[in-house]
Amino acid sequence: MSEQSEKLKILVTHPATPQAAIDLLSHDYEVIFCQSVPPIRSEILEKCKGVDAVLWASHLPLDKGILDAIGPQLKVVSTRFGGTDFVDVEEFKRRKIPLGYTPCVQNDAVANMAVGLLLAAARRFHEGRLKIETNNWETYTQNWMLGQDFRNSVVGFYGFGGIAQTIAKRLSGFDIDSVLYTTRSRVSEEIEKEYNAKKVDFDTMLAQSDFIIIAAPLTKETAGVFNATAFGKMKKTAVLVNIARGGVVNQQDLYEALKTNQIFAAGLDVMTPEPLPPNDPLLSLPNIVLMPHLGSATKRTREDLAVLAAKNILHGLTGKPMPAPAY
Ligand SMILES: O=C(O)C(=O)CO
Repeated sequence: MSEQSEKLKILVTHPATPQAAIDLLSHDYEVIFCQSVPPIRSEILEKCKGVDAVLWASHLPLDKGILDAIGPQLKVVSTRFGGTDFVDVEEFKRRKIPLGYTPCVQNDAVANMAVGLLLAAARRFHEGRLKIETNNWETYTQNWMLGQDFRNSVVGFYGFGGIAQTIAKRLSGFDIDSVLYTTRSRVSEEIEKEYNAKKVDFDTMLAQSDFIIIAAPLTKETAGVFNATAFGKMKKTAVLVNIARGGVVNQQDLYEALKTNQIFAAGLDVMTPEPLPPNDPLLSLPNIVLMPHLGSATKRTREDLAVLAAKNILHGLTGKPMPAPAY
């Protein structure tokens, strides 16, 4: 048998995976790629047969069907994402297949996106541009297009993990008053002290926050919790930002809340579905800022994500504990 055919095979499901990660993987292994952009399940199902490891680089479902197609020789899979909502983690556990993911690496980039969206929505960036485009520039009216103040405001977080804390760190420079957060379990006293943060129930966070940032994973418990009832409990001046997953928000209800000025504005980096169709009603609203899921889209972050995923795979292939196991 030639040396080449003895090498274990790693499938990388996106052709544009950063070279630094491919260099790590190809040192001792044979790396094969899917070529379709966007990635398509049928190509993955075809190419994954018989591979020993997979670097999963899309939000396509990573499920039983894929694991069946790969075969019993599979030793490890790593995604290059912080969220695992598209992965059947229970099936990995059942089959005892090591699964890696890439938390923390994207905290800075996603936090920066959140702050950008918060400012843009609170200070009406999108609406302002529309005013210029439609020749409705009325600065002379003094009270025209007033936005929301950050100074002395209360910022509410739904989820208070690494990304939320990185956002809170940035917002401390905006002279905010305090942070409220809603999570299943309380963070440490040190962290609470660092961000002047207090754990409160969901309704209190909704009612008392001037700005609300969704930074929780999408699970059965979090799906659709930002619905008409929740919007009804928020301040009319409130600004909502979502950098987590679109499914945490009931989008039809959000549309109504923004259309009727029940809340002031929103900024979304994630939505349902993705891609959002260009005729979606949300796009007709002046008081929403929309980004096409670019939270982690900086050169360095994408490279760091791929390198961590590659390290997960290398550890998995040699039977060592992964730097970032998903379970
Ligand atoms: O890492 C993830 O899960 C992302 O969606 C980044 O935006």
